[in-house]
Amino acid sequence: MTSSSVNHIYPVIWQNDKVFLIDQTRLPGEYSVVEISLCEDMAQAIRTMIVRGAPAIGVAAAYGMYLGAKEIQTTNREVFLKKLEKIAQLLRETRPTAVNLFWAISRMLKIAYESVGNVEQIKAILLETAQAIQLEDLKTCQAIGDNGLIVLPSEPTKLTILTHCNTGSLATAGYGTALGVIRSAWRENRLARVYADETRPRLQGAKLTAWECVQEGIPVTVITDSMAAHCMQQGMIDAVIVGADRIAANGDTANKIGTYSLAIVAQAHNIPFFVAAPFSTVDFSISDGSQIPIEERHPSEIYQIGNTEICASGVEFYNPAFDVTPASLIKAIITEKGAISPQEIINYRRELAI
Ligand SMILES: CSC[C@H]1O[C@H](OP(=O)(O)O)[C@H](O)[C@@H]1O
Repeated sequence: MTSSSVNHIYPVIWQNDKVFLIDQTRLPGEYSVVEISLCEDMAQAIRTMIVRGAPAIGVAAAYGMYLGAKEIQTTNREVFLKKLEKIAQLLRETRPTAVNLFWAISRMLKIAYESVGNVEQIKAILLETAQAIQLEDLKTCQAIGDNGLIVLPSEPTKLTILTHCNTGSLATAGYGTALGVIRSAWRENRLARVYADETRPRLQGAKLTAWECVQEGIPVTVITDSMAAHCMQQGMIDAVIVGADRIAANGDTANKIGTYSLAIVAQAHNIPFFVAAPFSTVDFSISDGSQIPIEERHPSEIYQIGNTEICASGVEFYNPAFDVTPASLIKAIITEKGAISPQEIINYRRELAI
Protein backbone atom coordinates (compact mmCIF):
# COMPACT_ATOMS: atom_id res chain seq x y z
CA MET A 1 0.00 0.00 0.00
CA THR A 2 1.56 3.28 -1.03
CA SER A 3 1.90 5.86 1.71
CA SER A 4 0.15 9.19 1.43
CA SER A 5 2.34 12.20 0.87
CA VAL A 6 0.79 13.97 3.80
CA ASN A 7 0.07 11.60 6.67
CA HIS A 8 0.70 8.03 7.64
CA ILE A 9 -2.38 6.94 9.57
CA TYR A 10 -3.98 3.88 7.99
CA PRO A 11 -6.75 2.25 10.02
CA VAL A 12 -6.69 -0.94 7.93
CA ILE A 13 -3.44 -2.62 6.88
CA TRP A 14 -3.08 -5.87 4.87
CA GLN A 15 0.17 -7.64 5.76
CA ASN A 16 1.38 -11.26 5.96
CA ASP A 17 -1.98 -12.58 4.81
CA LYS A 18 -3.78 -10.87 7.71
CA VAL A 19 -5.56 -7.58 8.37
CA PHE A 20 -4.27 -5.26 11.08
CA LEU A 21 -6.71 -2.68 12.45
CA ILE A 22 -5.91 0.32 14.60
CA ASP A 23 -8.16 -0.23 17.63
CA GLN A 24 -10.04 3.07 17.52
CA THR A 25 -11.88 2.29 20.78
CA ARG A 26 -8.56 2.69 22.65
CA LEU A 27 -7.40 5.99 21.11
CA PRO A 28 -6.18 8.50 22.08
CA GLY A 29 -4.84 6.97 25.28
CA GLU A 30 -3.48 3.82 23.70
CA TYR A 31 -2.32 3.17 20.12
CA SER A 32 -2.91 -0.55 19.66
CA VAL A 33 -3.41 -2.80 16.66
CA VAL A 34 -5.78 -5.75 16.40
CA GLU A 35 -4.84 -8.71 14.18
CA ILE A 36 -7.74 -10.10 12.15
CA SER A 37 -7.54 -13.38 10.21
CA LEU A 38 -11.15 -14.59 10.40
CA CYS A 39 -14.26 -13.07 8.83
CA GLU A 40 -16.25 -13.25 12.07
CA ASP A 41 -13.52 -11.31 13.85
CA MET A 42 -13.73 -8.63 11.16
CA ALA A 43 -17.51 -8.51 11.54
CA GLN A 44 -17.11 -8.08 15.30
CA ALA A 45 -14.51 -5.34 14.78
CA ILE A 46 -17.02 -3.43 12.65
CA ARG A 47 -19.91 -4.01 15.11
CA THR A 48 -17.84 -2.80 18.09
CA MET A 49 -16.30 0.13 16.17
CA ILE A 50 -12.71 -1.00 16.49
CA VAL A 51 -12.84 0.09 12.87
CA ARG A 52 -15.43 2.73 12.02
CA GLY A 53 -16.15 5.47 9.54
CA ALA A 54 -18.13 4.85 6.36
CA PRO A 55 -15.27 4.34 3.87
CA ALA A 56 -13.10 2.50 6.42
CA ILE A 57 -15.81 -0.07 7.15
CA GLY A 58 -16.23 -0.53 3.40
CA VAL A 59 -12.53 -1.37 3.13
CA ALA A 60 -12.74 -3.58 6.24
CA ALA A 61 -15.78 -5.43 4.83
CA ALA A 62 -13.96 -6.02 1.54
CA TYR A 63 -11.10 -7.71 3.42
CA GLY A 64 -13.70 -9.51 5.54
CA MET A 65 -15.14 -10.97 2.32
CA TYR A 66 -11.70 -12.23 1.33
CA LEU A 67 -10.97 -13.66 4.78
CA GLY A 68 -14.31 -15.45 4.66
CA ALA A 69 -13.62 -16.74 1.16
CA LYS A 70 -10.27 -18.10 2.36
CA GLU A 71 -12.08 -20.15 5.01
CA ILE A 72 -14.30 -21.89 2.43
CA GLN A 73 -12.89 -25.36 1.82
CA THR A 74 -14.30 -26.54 -1.51
CA THR A 75 -13.25 -26.70 -5.16
CA ASN A 76 -16.86 -26.62 -6.32
CA ARG A 77 -17.69 -23.17 -7.74
CA GLU A 78 -21.41 -23.28 -6.94
CA VAL A 79 -20.81 -24.41 -3.38
CA PHE A 80 -18.16 -21.70 -2.97
CA LEU A 81 -20.42 -18.92 -4.24
CA LYS A 82 -23.30 -20.08 -2.02
CA LYS A 83 -21.04 -19.95 1.04
CA LEU A 84 -19.68 -16.57 -0.06
CA GLU A 85 -23.23 -15.21 -0.05
CA LYS A 86 -23.55 -16.25 3.60
CA ILE A 87 -20.32 -14.40 4.41
CA ALA A 88 -21.67 -11.34 2.64
CA GLN A 89 -24.83 -11.48 4.76
CA LEU A 90 -22.82 -11.79 7.97
CA LEU A 91 -20.94 -8.60 7.07
CA ARG A 92 -24.08 -6.77 5.85
CA GLU A 93 -25.65 -7.26 9.27
CA THR A 94 -22.84 -5.53 11.17
CA ARG A 95 -24.03 -1.90 10.78
CA PRO A 96 -27.02 -0.63 8.73
CA THR A 97 -26.38 3.02 7.80
CA ALA A 98 -23.04 3.47 6.03
CA VAL A 99 -23.77 2.43 2.44
CA ASN A 100 -20.02 2.00 1.73
CA LEU A 101 -20.23 -1.32 3.57
CA PHE A 102 -22.91 -2.62 1.19
CA TRP A 103 -21.23 -1.09 -1.86
CA ALA A 104 -17.95 -2.89 -1.06
CA ILE A 105 -19.69 -6.21 -0.39
CA SER A 106 -21.65 -5.94 -3.66
CA ARG A 107 -18.47 -5.17 -5.58
CA MET A 108 -16.69 -8.19 -4.07
CA LEU A 109 -19.64 -10.50 -4.83
CA LYS A 110 -19.90 -9.20 -8.40
CA ILE A 111 -16.23 -9.89 -9.09
CA ALA A 112 -16.61 -13.41 -7.70
CA TYR A 113 -19.59 -14.21 -9.93
CA GLU A 114 -17.93 -12.69 -12.98
CA SER A 115 -14.65 -14.59 -12.46
CA VAL A 116 -14.25 -17.57 -14.80
CA GLY A 117 -11.41 -19.20 -12.90
CA ASN A 118 -11.43 -21.97 -10.35
CA VAL A 119 -12.13 -21.36 -6.67
CA GLU A 120 -8.51 -20.62 -5.79
CA GLN A 121 -8.30 -18.13 -8.65
CA ILE A 122 -11.51 -16.45 -7.46
CA LYS A 123 -10.03 -16.13 -3.97
CA ALA A 124 -6.95 -14.47 -5.44
CA ILE A 125 -9.06 -12.00 -7.39
CA LEU A 126 -11.06 -11.19 -4.25
CA LEU A 127 -7.88 -10.23 -2.45
CA GLU A 128 -6.80 -8.05 -5.37
CA THR A 129 -10.22 -6.39 -5.37
CA ALA A 130 -10.10 -5.63 -1.64
CA GLN A 131 -6.67 -4.09 -2.08
CA ALA A 132 -7.94 -2.08 -5.07
CA ILE A 133 -10.91 -0.77 -3.04
CA GLN A 134 -8.51 0.33 -0.33
CA LEU A 135 -6.07 2.09 -2.65
CA GLU A 136 -8.89 3.71 -4.63
CA ASP A 137 -10.37 5.14 -1.43
CA LEU A 138 -7.01 6.61 -0.39
CA LYS A 139 -6.65 8.33 -3.76
CA THR A 140 -10.32 9.38 -3.68
CA CYS A 141 -9.88 11.03 -0.28
CA GLN A 142 -6.82 12.93 -1.45
CA ALA A 143 -8.86 14.17 -4.43
CA ILE A 144 -11.77 15.14 -2.17
CA GLY A 145 -9.37 17.04 0.06
CA ASP A 146 -7.98 19.08 -2.81
CA ASN A 147 -11.38 19.58 -4.46
CA GLY A 148 -12.61 21.09 -1.22
CA LEU A 149 -10.14 23.96 -1.60
CA ILE A 150 -12.06 25.17 -4.64
CA VAL A 151 -15.30 25.81 -2.71
CA LEU A 152 -13.99 26.97 0.66
CA PRO A 153 -14.64 30.69 1.35
CA SER A 154 -11.89 32.89 -0.09
CA GLU A 155 -12.04 35.16 2.97
CA PRO A 156 -10.52 35.17 5.50
CA THR A 157 -7.33 33.82 3.92
CA LYS A 158 -6.94 31.48 6.92
CA LEU A 159 -10.21 29.83 7.82
CA THR A 160 -11.61 28.48 11.06
CA ILE A 161 -13.52 25.34 10.16
CA LEU A 162 -15.88 23.42 12.40
CA THR A 163 -16.25 19.69 11.90
CA HIS A 164 -18.23 16.90 13.54
CA CYS A 165 -17.31 13.36 14.53
CA ASN A 166 -14.23 11.88 12.83
CA THR A 167 -13.87 11.95 9.08
CA GLY A 168 -10.11 11.64 8.90
CA SER A 169 -7.62 8.95 8.02
CA LEU A 170 -9.15 6.79 10.75
CA ALA A 171 -12.56 6.87 9.01
CA THR A 172 -11.24 6.05 5.54
CA ALA A 173 -8.40 4.23 3.80
CA GLY A 174 -6.34 7.28 4.71
CA TYR A 175 -6.27 11.10 4.48
CA GLY A 176 -9.98 11.49 5.20
CA THR A 177 -12.99 13.19 3.67
CA ALA A 178 -14.05 16.33 5.59
CA LEU A 179 -10.83 16.16 7.58
CA GLY A 180 -9.12 15.55 4.25
CA VAL A 181 -10.35 18.95 3.07
CA ILE A 182 -9.02 20.39 6.32
CA ARG A 183 -5.66 18.65 5.75
CA SER A 184 -5.46 20.11 2.23
CA ALA A 185 -6.37 23.57 3.56
CA TRP A 186 -3.64 23.25 6.21
CA ARG A 187 -1.11 22.18 3.58
CA GLU A 188 -2.03 25.20 1.43
CA ASN A 189 -1.80 27.60 4.38
CA ARG A 190 -5.53 28.36 4.22
CA LEU A 191 -6.43 27.08 7.67
CA ALA A 192 -6.24 28.96 10.97
CA ARG A 193 -7.84 26.36 13.22
CA VAL A 194 -10.20 23.39 13.42
CA TYR A 195 -13.07 23.39 15.88
CA ALA A 196 -13.88 19.73 16.58
CA ASP A 197 -17.21 18.84 18.14
CA GLU A 198 -16.54 16.18 20.76
CA THR A 199 -19.53 14.31 19.24
CA ARG A 200 -21.49 12.56 21.94
CA PRO A 201 -22.02 9.79 22.73
CA ARG A 202 -18.98 8.00 21.23
CA LEU A 203 -16.81 11.13 21.28
CA GLN A 204 -15.10 10.50 17.91
CA GLY A 205 -14.31 14.21 17.63
CA ALA A 206 -12.61 14.55 21.00
CA LYS A 207 -10.91 11.15 20.86
CA LEU A 208 -10.07 10.73 17.18
CA THR A 209 -10.23 14.01 15.22
CA ALA A 210 -8.26 15.88 17.87
CA TRP A 211 -5.70 13.04 17.94
CA GLU A 212 -5.27 13.14 14.17
CA CYS A 213 -4.83 16.93 14.22
CA VAL A 214 -2.27 16.78 17.02
CA GLN A 215 -0.23 14.15 15.11
CA GLU A 216 0.24 16.71 12.30
CA GLY A 217 0.40 19.92 14.29
CA ILE A 218 -2.96 21.15 12.97
CA PRO A 219 -4.35 23.68 15.51
CA VAL A 220 -7.51 22.15 16.99
CA THR A 221 -10.00 23.27 19.60
CA VAL A 222 -12.39 20.68 21.03
CA ILE A 223 -15.85 21.89 22.02
CA THR A 224 -18.92 20.12 23.29
CA ASP A 225 -21.65 19.65 20.70
CA SER A 226 -23.87 22.15 22.53
CA MET A 227 -21.24 24.91 22.12
CA ALA A 228 -21.25 24.85 18.31
CA ALA A 229 -24.23 27.22 17.94
CA HIS A 230 -22.66 29.74 20.32
CA CYS A 231 -19.37 29.66 18.38
CA MET A 232 -21.23 30.31 15.13
CA GLN A 233 -23.29 33.11 16.71
CA GLN A 234 -20.05 34.72 17.97
CA GLY A 235 -18.61 34.76 14.43
CA MET A 236 -15.87 32.28 15.34
CA ILE A 237 -16.59 29.83 12.50
CA ASP A 238 -16.07 30.47 8.77
CA ALA A 239 -17.31 27.14 7.43
CA VAL A 240 -18.68 23.78 8.56
CA ILE A 241 -17.52 20.57 6.84
CA VAL A 242 -18.82 17.14 7.79
CA GLY A 243 -18.67 13.61 6.39
CA ALA A 244 -21.45 11.29 5.32
CA ASP A 245 -22.57 7.73 5.81
CA ARG A 246 -25.23 7.61 3.13
CA ILE A 247 -26.36 10.20 0.58
CA ALA A 248 -29.74 9.71 -1.11
CA ALA A 249 -30.28 10.42 -4.81
CA ASN A 250 -31.72 13.86 -3.99
CA GLY A 251 -28.69 14.83 -1.87
CA ASP A 252 -30.25 14.30 1.56
CA THR A 253 -27.36 13.12 3.74
CA ALA A 254 -27.14 10.81 6.74
CA ASN A 255 -24.22 11.53 9.03
CA LYS A 256 -23.31 11.27 12.70
CA ILE A 257 -26.06 12.34 15.09
CA GLY A 258 -25.86 16.07 15.67
CA THR A 259 -25.08 16.93 12.05
CA TYR A 260 -28.62 18.05 11.25
CA SER A 261 -28.66 20.58 14.07
CA LEU A 262 -25.27 21.90 12.94
CA ALA A 263 -26.68 22.45 9.44
CA ILE A 264 -29.69 24.36 10.78
CA VAL A 265 -27.53 26.64 12.93
CA ALA A 266 -25.06 27.19 10.08
CA GLN A 267 -27.93 28.31 7.85
CA ALA A 268 -29.24 30.61 10.59
CA HIS A 269 -25.82 32.32 10.67
CA ASN A 270 -25.22 32.25 6.90
CA ILE A 271 -22.19 29.97 7.34
CA PRO A 272 -21.50 27.60 4.40
CA PHE A 273 -22.23 23.96 5.30
CA PHE A 274 -20.42 21.33 3.23
CA VAL A 275 -20.53 17.54 3.08
CA ALA A 276 -17.38 15.73 1.93
CA ALA A 277 -17.83 12.16 0.70
CA PRO A 278 -16.78 9.72 -2.03
CA PHE A 279 -19.34 8.46 -4.54
CA SER A 280 -19.21 5.12 -2.72
CA THR A 281 -21.30 6.90 -0.05
CA VAL A 282 -24.12 7.74 -2.48
CA ASP A 283 -27.10 5.38 -2.57
CA PHE A 284 -28.88 5.96 -5.87
CA SER A 285 -31.41 3.27 -4.99
CA ILE A 286 -33.18 5.60 -2.55
CA SER A 287 -34.87 8.80 -3.64
CA ASP A 288 -34.59 10.76 -0.41
CA GLY A 289 -33.23 10.68 3.14
CA SER A 290 -36.40 9.29 4.70
CA GLN A 291 -35.42 5.87 3.33
CA ILE A 292 -31.98 5.78 5.03
CA PRO A 293 -31.87 3.20 7.85
CA ILE A 294 -30.69 4.85 11.07
CA GLU A 295 -28.61 2.66 13.35
CA GLU A 296 -29.65 2.61 17.00
CA ARG A 297 -26.83 1.60 19.31
CA HIS A 298 -26.69 0.27 22.86
CA PRO A 299 -27.84 2.78 25.52
CA SER A 300 -24.65 2.21 27.50
CA GLU A 301 -22.98 4.58 25.02
CA ILE A 302 -25.15 7.30 26.63
CA TYR A 303 -25.21 6.31 30.28
CA GLN A 304 -21.56 5.32 30.61
CA ILE A 305 -18.49 7.49 30.21
CA GLY A 306 -15.54 5.20 30.70
CA ASN A 307 -16.45 3.18 33.79
CA THR A 308 -18.66 5.92 35.23
CA GLU A 309 -22.44 5.65 35.01
CA ILE A 310 -24.01 9.09 34.61
CA CYS A 311 -27.71 8.25 34.78
CA ALA A 312 -30.00 6.92 37.48
CA SER A 313 -31.35 3.42 36.98
CA GLY A 314 -34.91 3.17 35.73
CA VAL A 315 -34.26 5.66 32.90
CA GLU A 316 -35.20 4.95 29.27
CA PHE A 317 -32.73 5.79 26.48
CA TYR A 318 -32.83 6.53 22.76
CA ASN A 319 -29.49 6.30 20.95
CA PRO A 320 -29.75 6.93 17.19
CA ALA A 321 -26.19 7.04 15.81
CA PHE A 322 -27.08 9.16 12.76
CA ASP A 323 -29.47 11.83 11.55
CA VAL A 324 -30.42 13.11 8.11
CA THR A 325 -29.64 16.60 6.82
CA PRO A 326 -31.90 17.74 3.97
CA ALA A 327 -30.15 18.69 0.74
CA SER A 328 -31.56 22.22 1.06
CA LEU A 329 -29.18 22.90 3.97
CA ILE A 330 -26.05 21.69 2.14
CA LYS A 331 -24.11 24.20 0.03
CA ALA A 332 -22.12 21.52 -1.84
CA ILE A 333 -21.14 17.88 -1.64
CA ILE A 334 -17.36 17.67 -2.13
CA THR A 335 -16.52 14.48 -4.00
CA GLU A 336 -13.57 13.02 -5.90
CA LYS A 337 -15.17 14.44 -9.06
CA GLY A 338 -15.44 17.94 -7.66
CA ALA A 339 -17.88 19.96 -5.56
CA ILE A 340 -21.44 19.20 -6.62
CA SER A 341 -24.74 20.80 -5.71
CA PRO A 342 -26.74 18.17 -3.77
CA GLN A 343 -29.54 18.48 -6.31
CA GLU A 344 -27.09 17.52 -9.08
CA ILE A 345 -25.89 14.29 -7.46
CA ILE A 346 -28.52 12.28 -9.36
CA ASN A 347 -26.75 13.18 -12.65
CA TYR A 348 -23.66 11.25 -11.51
CA ARG A 349 -25.37 7.86 -11.19
CA ARG A 350 -22.86 6.23 -13.53
CA GLU A 351 -19.92 7.22 -11.28
CA LEU A 352 -20.93 4.50 -8.88
CA ALA A 353 -20.98 1.62 -11.37
CA ILE A 354 -19.29 -1.30 -9.64
C1 LIG B 1 -15.49 9.61 6.41
S1 LIG B 1 -17.10 9.75 6.89
C2 LIG B 1 -17.13 8.94 8.42
C3 LIG B 1 -18.49 9.04 9.06
O1 LIG B 1 -18.69 7.84 9.81
C4 LIG B 1 -18.87 8.21 11.16
O2 LIG B 1 -19.74 7.34 11.82
P1 LIG B 1 -19.14 6.18 12.80
O3 LIG B 1 -18.01 6.80 13.58
O4 LIG B 1 -20.34 5.79 13.65
O5 LIG B 1 -18.69 5.06 11.88
C5 LIG B 1 -19.43 9.60 11.11
O6 LIG B 1 -20.80 9.59 10.74
C6 LIG B 1 -18.56 10.20 10.02
O7 LIG B 1 -19.04 11.36 9.46
